[in-house]
Amino acid sequence: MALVELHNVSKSFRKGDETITPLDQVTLEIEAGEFLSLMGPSGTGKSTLLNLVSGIDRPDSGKIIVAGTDITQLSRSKLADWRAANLGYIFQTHNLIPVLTAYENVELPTLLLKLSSRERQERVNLALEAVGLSDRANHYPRQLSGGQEQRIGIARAIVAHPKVVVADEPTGSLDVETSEQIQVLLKRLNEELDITLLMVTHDRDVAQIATRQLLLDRGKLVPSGESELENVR
Ligand SMILES: Nc1ncnc2c1ncn2[C@@H]1O[C@H](COP(=O)(O)OP(=O)(O)OP(=O)(O)O)[C@@H](O)[C@H]1O
Repeated sequence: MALVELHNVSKSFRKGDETITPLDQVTLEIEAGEFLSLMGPSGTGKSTLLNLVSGIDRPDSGKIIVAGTDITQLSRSKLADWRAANLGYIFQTHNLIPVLTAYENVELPTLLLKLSSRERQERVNLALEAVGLSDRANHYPRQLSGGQEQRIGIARAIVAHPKVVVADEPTGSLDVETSEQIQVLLKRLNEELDITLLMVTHDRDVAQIATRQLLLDRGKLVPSGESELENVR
């Protein structure tokens, strides 16, 4: 059984008189340990797909099974608990809380888990170590560079030891050099810590670091290289 399974998942939105269907009977399997990238022109539904896999939004029809749990069947409160334990989210802009230190920002998701204070501390320290920023634990976001802030955002996404980490344009706000450092980090997290990653990107070079590349094309997922939209950025 794959770690993440989408079975005939559809999602539509009303826009005035029009109905748009960013996801039309999408079926997808992501194996544990895979690093999958998802490309596609603006507005095609990439973030919609991430939001469904993360349980932030619900499909109109179809099933989404993550590590054996059909998350489309969970109540709102169960879904919140499920998300805290199973899902990490890396944003385009890091979304760190400015009045908390790097350590406290990374610690936040662990407060939703039943952990002893010692376990919590160990997890935060491990996550900071994994992103190479143990020495910045007591710094506030304003005292960090853009790349360091994104690293802290990544530490926060992995601190709860989630089954899946989704990343929405994780390098989208970074300069070329910093973007390359974040790409190396994501690849290392996948290869060395076996973190399963689903990453949306507009950048073909960034997509290449994944072990599998897909494109969202008119409501359907297609392997990269098999769509006429390939040249659209
Ligand atoms: N909550 C919503 N209500 C109405 N329409 C929505 C909603 N969320 C998304 N949409 C629409 O669904 C379509 C897909 O949006 P989505 O944000 O998933 O695209 P995207 O591929 O991630 O775009 P981008 O690359 O620009 O981030 C868009 O037309 C968007 O306007």
